[in-house]
Amino acid sequence: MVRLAAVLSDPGRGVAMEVEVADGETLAVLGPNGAGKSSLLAAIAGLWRPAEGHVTVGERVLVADGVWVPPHRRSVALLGQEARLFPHLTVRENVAFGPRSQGRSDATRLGDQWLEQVGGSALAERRPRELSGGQAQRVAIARALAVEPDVVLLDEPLAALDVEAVPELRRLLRVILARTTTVLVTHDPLDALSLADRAVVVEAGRIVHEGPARDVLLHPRSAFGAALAGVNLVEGVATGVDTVRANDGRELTGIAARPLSAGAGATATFAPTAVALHREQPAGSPRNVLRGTVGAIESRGATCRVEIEGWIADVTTAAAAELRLEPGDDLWLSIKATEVRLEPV
Ligand SMILES: Nc1ncnc2c1ncn2[C@@H]1O[C@H](COP(=O)(O)OP(=O)(O)OP(=O)(O)O)[C@@H](O)[C@H]1O
Repeated sequence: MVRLAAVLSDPGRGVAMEVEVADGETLAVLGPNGAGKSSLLAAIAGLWRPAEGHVTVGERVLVADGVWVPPHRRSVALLGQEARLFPHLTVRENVAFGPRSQGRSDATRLGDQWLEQVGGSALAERRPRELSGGQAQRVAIARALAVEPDVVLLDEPLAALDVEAVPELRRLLRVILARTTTVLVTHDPLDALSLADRAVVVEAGRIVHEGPARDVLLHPRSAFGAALAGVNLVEGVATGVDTVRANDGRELTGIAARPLSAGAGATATFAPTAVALHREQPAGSPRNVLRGTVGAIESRGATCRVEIEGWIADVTTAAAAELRLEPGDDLWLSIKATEVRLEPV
């Protein structure tokens, strides 16, 4: 069982947090710049020693009073925004490098297997400078996993890629990390929703919210959480190049980075502010016009968060008053197609 536990406290950096990741689980770490996300990863990877704390992976104690296991002996892989492949080695040599350093005689075979898993076999003889950003990151994933680490740390792994490359790599990470104990730092709520089981929000060095990724993102508890997380996620099946039918039957048209294939799994995301509510069927032609029943209404000062059959809408308090919104009301919703982001799963 590879359970990760990290407790760290460092007054100098203003960081004090405690995280636990169960065997095979992925924990997303969200938070504003300077909150302490990278410090957490650095402490686990062995790149920074907090003033106080401990880190354990399964039965192994990596950091404790008088204990400090160096990074290369931790069985912890860290993958960042940049692939950082060895420029003078071929792709195949890059991926086999780790297992070879571990003294494994089957390093090349193992490396080739990982390269195949990430869909990179055709790149084996290339040098890193001959790869696109997405290809390089694929190879970096294979290289990180070829050493069969107990824990994988991902620091914004998709942030530096072209938007077209992101959905495929996200899907690859989801498959490949399904049973690996993983900590994922990300600014993208869709990464957290699609890759993580649980999420923590870090602000000013402290964990301010923790729970199942969906709950943390859909019910934020802080201004940062709300700004970051205000997202509706609809899972379903593509019914055309730019339409998704949700599992509950509602259909949404949006913008897809690449055309969707009908019948394949797809997600739609949109901000709660993209939803407008109406008593009468709206005129004009916003592409997404649906009916829905109002659930909870939460007042947040100038705005109200309205739950409508599993989706959330943020409307101004003035608009809510004008509509005389009450739980149980049947309303029209309109969502501009340009504000709905579609991705293949
Ligand atoms: N090498 C360092 N030496 C001293 N202080 C540091 C160092 N790196 C970060 N800090 C400080 O530690 C705190 C947490 O920073 P950290 O880099 O962990 O945040 P972060 O959440 O990863 O931010 P970002 O999203 O900008 O990467 C900040 O106050 C930062 O200034």
